[in-house]
Amino acid sequence: MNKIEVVAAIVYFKNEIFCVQRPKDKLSYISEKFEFPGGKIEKGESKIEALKRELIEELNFTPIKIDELFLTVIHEYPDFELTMHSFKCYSKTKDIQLNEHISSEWLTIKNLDKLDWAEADIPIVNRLIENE
Ligand SMILES: Nc1nc2c([nH]c(=O)n2[C@@H]2O[C@H](COP(=O)(O)OP(=O)(O)OP(=O)(O)O)[C@@H](O)[C@H]2O)c(=O)[nH]1
Repeated sequence: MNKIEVVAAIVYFKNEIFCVQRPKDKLSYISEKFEFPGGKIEKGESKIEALKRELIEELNFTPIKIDELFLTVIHEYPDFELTMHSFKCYSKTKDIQLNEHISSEWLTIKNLDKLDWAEADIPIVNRLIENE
């Protein structure tokens, strides 16, 4: 099966986390799902380099701080196997622009489970809730 390796940012402003909604997609299981901003690691890039590049591409955003790796999730979707590395990041503002996503929400951890997340994100959301 096709494998992809992705980085994802759990962006905090105070006690809220930035959640973004993907556009419509032919793959129903990711279409219009919520996710953490990020994307595929390109050849020769470190995880942190990929994360910074994706955040600029998707949001014109550079975090003021990025923590060590939070959680790596391996998830099998019907069409590909996803390895996703997540990192907590910090923003100095809630004013973040969307270049590719169709909507966004700032939510406290206790409200994260109200969104329709991509399946691969559920372990990350659950870990955030457990650690709260
Ligand atoms: N960035 C990100 N991708 C996720 C998450 N959860 C999840 O299942 N994915 C999946 O991982 C893949 C990431 O691809 P992407 O489309 O964001 O990556 P990219 O920006 O490099 O895409 P491109 O190749 O279209 O330029 C998608 O299939 C996406 O649905 C998540 O929380 N963040």
